[in-house]
Amino acid sequence: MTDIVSLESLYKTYDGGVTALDGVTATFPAGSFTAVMGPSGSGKSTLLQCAAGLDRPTGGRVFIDGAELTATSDTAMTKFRRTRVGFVFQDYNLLPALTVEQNVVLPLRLAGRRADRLRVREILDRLGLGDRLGELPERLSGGQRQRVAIARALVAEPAVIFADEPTGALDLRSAREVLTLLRSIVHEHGRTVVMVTHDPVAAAYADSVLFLADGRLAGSLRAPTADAVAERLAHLGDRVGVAA
Ligand SMILES: Nc1ncnc2c1ncn2[C@@H]1O[C@H](COP(=O)(O)OP(=O)(O)OP(=O)(O)O)[C@@H](O)[C@H]1O
Repeated sequence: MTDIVSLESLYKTYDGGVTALDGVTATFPAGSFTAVMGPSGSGKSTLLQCAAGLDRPTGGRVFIDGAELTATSDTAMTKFRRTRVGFVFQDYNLLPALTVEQNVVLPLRLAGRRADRLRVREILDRLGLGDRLGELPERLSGGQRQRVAIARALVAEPAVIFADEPTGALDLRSAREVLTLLRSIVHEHGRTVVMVTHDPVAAAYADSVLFLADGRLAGSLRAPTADAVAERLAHLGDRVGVAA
């Protein structure tokens, strides 16, 4: 299977000397849904930011869809990100003054591409937002806002969608809807999703889980169940606790 994202020996040391990534090598195949988990401070968000081209690693290489992201200038990286990478954040990151439809087409506009209105409407329909096109985000529930953010991530047909705690601000029911949606865009539409989460139940929606501890890979789990993930995490917590 083709790897859509490939991380080669990633290191990230922040100003001040904190090493957040300490040599992470991992691949994410096309059409897979991967959860990234680990104790607080283990480097999950840093991994996502570096993999998505939102930040630069201090060492190592990032490839997305065969192109080396780390070899490009900042401008080229931004351009690449706008066209090939989708991002879903915990707090949705919608612009409050723009309607649902305007928020969704914004990445295309920023990339200088014309929005195919029919396609945009098709995506919003599929996500159950077909009748909310002209609405402002403040009129929507958290789950609906996150679905707008997912639609926005999908319109540019990115090679991969990175999601950082996409259900962190949602109630149980909306969280389940968003996770089911993420799983369906992978399994029914062949997208690739990498999701950071703290929640073993959320991780169980993924095809596999990567565990991080102290900026290093600390194992993986295929076909995860919430119980199996929680048990692994508890052991990681122990290990980190012992090491500290
Ligand atoms: N901008 C920054 N400047 C300095 N240190 C940082 C910065 N961002 C993160 N760190 C540090 O890097 C380490 C990894 O942080 P990161 O946010 O990637 O972990 P995380 O696993 O996502 O944590 P959490 O689960 O709490 O969100 C931590 O020690 C954190 O304090």
